[in-house]
Amino acid sequence: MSKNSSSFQHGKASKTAVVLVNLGTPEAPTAKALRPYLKEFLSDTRVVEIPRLIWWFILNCIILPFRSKQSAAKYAAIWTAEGSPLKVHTLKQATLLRGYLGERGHQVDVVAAMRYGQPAVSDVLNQLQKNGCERVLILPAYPQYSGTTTASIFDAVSTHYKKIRNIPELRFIKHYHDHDGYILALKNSIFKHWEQNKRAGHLVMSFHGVPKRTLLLGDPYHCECHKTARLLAQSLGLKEDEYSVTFQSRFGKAEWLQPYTLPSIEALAKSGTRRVDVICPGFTSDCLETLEEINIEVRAAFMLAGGKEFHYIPCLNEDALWLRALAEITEPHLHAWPTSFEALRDVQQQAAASVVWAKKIGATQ
Ligand SMILES: C=CC1=C(C)c2cc3[nH]c(cc4nc(cc5[nH]c(cc1n2)c(C)c5CCC(=O)O)C(CCC(=O)O)=C4C)c(C)c3C=C
Ligand SMILES: [Fe+2]
Ligand SMILES: [Fe+2]
Repeated sequence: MSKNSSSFQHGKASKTAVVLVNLGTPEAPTAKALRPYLKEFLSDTRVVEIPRLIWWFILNCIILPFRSKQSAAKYAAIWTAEGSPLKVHTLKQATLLRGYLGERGHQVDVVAAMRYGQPAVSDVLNQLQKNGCERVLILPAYPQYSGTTTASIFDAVSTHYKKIRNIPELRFIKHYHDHDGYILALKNSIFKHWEQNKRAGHLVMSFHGVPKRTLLLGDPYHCECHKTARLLAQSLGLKEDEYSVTFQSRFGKAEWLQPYTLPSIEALAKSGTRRVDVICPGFTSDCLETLEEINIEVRAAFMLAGGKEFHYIPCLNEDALWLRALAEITEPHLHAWPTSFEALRDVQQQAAASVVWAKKIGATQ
């Protein structure tokens, strides 16, 4: 534990912050930048559960040298002037969420952090502490809970606070896969797409995959993806044969959740489906997995298999209904914390009183 980690000061009014944590992304679309990012990501025991010694060898001798180059080329295809789409969207969402919570009467700081890469969870939490933040609400950017993602954020947060003497009050949002506002924002984005492009024959809802073993060991991710899909299909009035739920981004040789997105979409084309619309409801920001894997690779496979029209429906990103939903998701977790104007005035008055009292009892800080 750090010997002098306390940021406590008499007379400093304590603050509340929401930390929107997303997966993370490399600093540049180059093999050099991919290597440390992939190393950090793929060394996480929540992500890869293979025994450490064997995995150390596979990761360092096979995966990092080859995948860093391959993935860099894919990132280069989606990189923007502002940077990696995932980071750009997540940072904007944090800024906007602060405004949406402000409109609902909450004076809270909202910052973005990344589980892997920058801005690192630990750096962000340190900075909040320096700013006098005494209450922290962690909001993972994943609607569906998975041990591989959500729990890994929890690990990063608890590892950080292991070194800290004076820890803040902490809260953690587990999931919001069935939240009405989230489903409504998805429904609205599909309706908008259909308004502009007419309605499609078949809607594919593609979620990031995880190893099938995690489902058998009790990870609720698979069920949460299916619940999101069912609620979304109900809200759109879709019949069972008008949509599919698939899983993408398989990594390695083991079986992952099925059906896989690419072969499913190829099969649709081969069986005569002329047009597919694809949405990725588990991704709240566009990223490599949506812009490259779906909108470039899967699109090409569909067309090659005889499909005629491939429509990718973007992630929620900075959509207004989505940000309203995020504020609604966050708000109940702020309950009983002093975030309103009146409550903050009380906190400031108490802080001022504590200075007077500290002088009386001879406290130094
Ligand atoms: C190795 C196993 C992986 C598991 C398990 C996994 C789960 C998982 N991932 C996301 C969301 C994202 N993953 C992204 C990229 C990405 N994912 C893996 C591997 C696993 N993911 C790798 C190696 C990569 C890096 C790129 C590559 O080399 O393929 C991204 C995109 C990041 C970006 O910068 O744009 C997201 C988002 C979820 C939701 C999930 C489990 C539910
Ligand atoms: Fe992933
Ligand atoms: Fe299930």
